Amino acid sequence: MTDDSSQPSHSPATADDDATPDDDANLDDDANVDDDANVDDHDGTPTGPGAPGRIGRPVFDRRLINRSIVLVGLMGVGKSSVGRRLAQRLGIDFVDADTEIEKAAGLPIPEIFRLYGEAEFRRGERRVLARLLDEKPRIVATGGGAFMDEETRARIAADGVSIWLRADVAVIARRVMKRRHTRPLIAEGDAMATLERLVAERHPVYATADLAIDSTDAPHEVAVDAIIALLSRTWPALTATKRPRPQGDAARTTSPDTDPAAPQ
Ligand SMILES: Nc1ncnc2c1ncn2[C@@H]1O[C@H](COP(=O)(O)OP(=O)(O)OP(=O)(O)O)[C@@H](O)[C@H]1O
Ligand SMILES: O=C(O)C1=C[C@@H](O)[C@@H](O)[C@H](O)C1
Ligand SMILES: [Mg+2]
Repeated sequence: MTDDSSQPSHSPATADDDATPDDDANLDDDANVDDDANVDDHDGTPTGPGAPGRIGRPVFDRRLINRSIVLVGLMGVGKSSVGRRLAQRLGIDFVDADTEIEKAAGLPIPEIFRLYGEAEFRRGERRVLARLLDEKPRIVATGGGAFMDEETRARIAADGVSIWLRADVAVIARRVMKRRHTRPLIAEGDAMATLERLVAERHPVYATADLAIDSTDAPHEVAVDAIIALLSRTWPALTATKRPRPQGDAARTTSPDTDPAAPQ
């Protein structure tokens, strides 16, 4: 994995903002609200060849993007919110796998978990990711657990470029506690303990992504800049080799994913 960001410290934090009122409901995009129109450092400057870069801002030629850029990492690291801004900066499409799963199931994620269980959610997630990777190159925000699935990882390796957004558990906790009810894995019980367990289980797997950047308390555009700079340095080498595609659910390109909970 190419990684020229500094390592964050994974210091534990107390979940004392569990009761934090959701005082920024109109500002953040945790619920997939597209607030880009209100982001003033976010003017959609083209990044194609010859396009003037804003001073100090990295650029990347979007015509090089022949495979999807797939954002992975724990819940709350910014896959959706940073991903949407990255797509706008590059002038390419964005898709959120969690949203696509909800559309396919006709249910919000907590309801899918409640009615069908996590295992069925994961089956649907695998099929939806396979479809999204098949469709066209773009920015893909995955759900936090998607990259933990071996077939999905192989499929992303074959057809995409993966980027781990890596955040300190304390940063994640501050971000996700406000809407923990939308994230079934931490909706009940000791959310901080769960997050720390997920860090321990998942970070070694996220670390196998092609690239990584740190997602800090800095504005979203800082993460976008870091990704664009990293892509511009690494893209030719990353995409030079064609990787094999997996067999199984994640390799299926024609099956409908209309119901993540449908029996196979
Ligand atoms: N770099 C950042 N700077 C400031 N706020 C951020 C940053 N990244 C994410 N956030 C905020 O944290 C919250 C969670 O981010 P987001 O929903 O993008 O995470 P996610 O990785 O998509 O999580 P999930 O896996 O649950 O879908 C949002 O309110 C978002 O605006
Ligand atoms: O970390 C996870 O496993 C999850 C993260 C979310 O994006 C959703 O995909 C769902 O809540 C599961
Ligand atoms: Mg998301």
